[in-house]
Amino acid sequence: MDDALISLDGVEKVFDVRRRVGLMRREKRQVRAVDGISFAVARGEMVGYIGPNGAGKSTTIKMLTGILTPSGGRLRVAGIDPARERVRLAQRIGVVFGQRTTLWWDLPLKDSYGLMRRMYRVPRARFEENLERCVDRLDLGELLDVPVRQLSLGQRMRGDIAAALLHDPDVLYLDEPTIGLDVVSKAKVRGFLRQLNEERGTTVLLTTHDLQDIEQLCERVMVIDHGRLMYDGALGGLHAAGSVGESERTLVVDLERELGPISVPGARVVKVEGPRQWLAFPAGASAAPLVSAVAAEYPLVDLSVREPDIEDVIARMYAGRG
Ligand SMILES: Nc1ncnc2c1ncn2[C@@H]1O[C@H](COP(=O)(O)OP(=O)(O)OP(=O)(O)O)[C@@H](O)[C@H]1O
Repeated sequence: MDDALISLDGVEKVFDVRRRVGLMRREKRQVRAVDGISFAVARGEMVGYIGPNGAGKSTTIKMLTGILTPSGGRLRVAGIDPARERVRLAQRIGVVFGQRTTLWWDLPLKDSYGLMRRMYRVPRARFEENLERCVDRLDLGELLDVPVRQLSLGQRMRGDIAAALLHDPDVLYLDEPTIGLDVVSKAKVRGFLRQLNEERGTTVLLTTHDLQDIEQLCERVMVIDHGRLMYDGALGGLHAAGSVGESERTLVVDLERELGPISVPGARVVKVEGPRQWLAFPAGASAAPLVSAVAAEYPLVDLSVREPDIEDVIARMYAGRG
């Protein structure tokens, strides 16, 4: 835990909310947005932090930046208690919120960067070097003189990511960095983040509803729901039967002709479309005996095995524990 760049130990955040009930009465209620979360992220890791709406992701990130003070537990980022030393922490972290910009709306991109250099007191040589790298890798050259309000969403997002990195942070928090972007912009942003992590060892905590972000960038994923950590481990492990109930794979079989649902021990037909049939079987089981059984009994033309879709797996996980 001690060499971790980010560490949380039993962290809680409780909000008091007042709700008007009828004309005069107000009811006080507590929302446990984060309900005793512990995890550690080592330097250089790139971790996905996912969960359904209202799970507590943003509240966690806000505590990690020092915007919110935890109601309980212990939290450290680069050895700093964020709520107590928010300004000192700001030198060590970069934050990108996909839905908001930290750039000045009316200023050309490069003027925003100049202001940030002064805010973060970045030495000029280091600033120039970081800016040059970001401009080159994020294709910002032609955009530096354009006011932020005239940028497309994808351009603005690239501008925001560069802004978060000009002071060389150890940790980058990304909240929905690819939201609303087209396929090309998403690929650019993901490619850049991968390179940043590989070359500079920047630690990244990524919150997203786009599971492709996670699949393409993170080896480790944490799943949060109702303020609690439900899963922390390898992305591949989410598929494992133990963690998600009855996760299944699918054998897709093309027959020579249309038949009624075929009968194969250890699998069940879940869909029939003309000569093609879909057979579900437990993710932990081998497909080989099923393939032999189908080939022995039926006029087989072709077949393939489909892994459970990560989105299905996670949807099932949310549903199972909700
Ligand atoms: N300032 C606040 N006051 C009261 N309740 C809050 C406050 N901020 C968040 N909450 C509540 O805490 C819970 C967690 O919210 P949070 O924004 O952390 O979720 P999230 O996982 O980021 O969701 P989303 O994916 O929708 O952004 C929700 O029930 C939310 O309504």
